[in-house]
Amino acid sequence: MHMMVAKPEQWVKPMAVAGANQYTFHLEATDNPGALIKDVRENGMKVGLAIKPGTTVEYLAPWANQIDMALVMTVEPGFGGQKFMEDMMPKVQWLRTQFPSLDIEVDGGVGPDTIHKCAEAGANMIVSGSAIMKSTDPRSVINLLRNVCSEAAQKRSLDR
Ligand SMILES: O=C(CO)[C@H](O)[C@H](O)COP(=O)(O)O
Repeated sequence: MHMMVAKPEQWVKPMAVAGANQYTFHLEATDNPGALIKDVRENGMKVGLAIKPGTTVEYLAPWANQIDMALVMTVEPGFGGQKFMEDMMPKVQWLRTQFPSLDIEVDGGVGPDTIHKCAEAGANMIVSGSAIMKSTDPRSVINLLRNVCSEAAQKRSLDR
């Protein structure tokens, strides 16, 4: 679950009870990320930590060894159909270099035209709304997104 909410602390238990297996919250939305990470784990869920475009990756870095997934927003949170922010890719690259086995997700404006940039930077989890929903062939868009990411990941592991 990507909790794009204020006060993410209050939804941990309800989400766990509802059956969520991962709880992603925004770093900007909490004063105590360490306590929230601990609470999510104690409630049996994986931890995702998201940053908005205006938040530098250095704020996320201290928590990166304690989380399962880092989410780099590639649009301002709010709604689908926005333009992909390519200038977020250095954040993804930096995280991939520093934390080779961390799951890194990108969300916002991701589709066939932008997936190569995301995959080459090191993203391995993709949120894609409009590009799939507005396509006449959603299945082939999903396959393309998936294949580009797996090929880039395979290349990275061979290069290591
Ligand atoms: O919720 C979002 C932003 O707040 C997402 O970016 C959105 O759901 C993904 O859609 P799209 O691929 O159209 O950007």
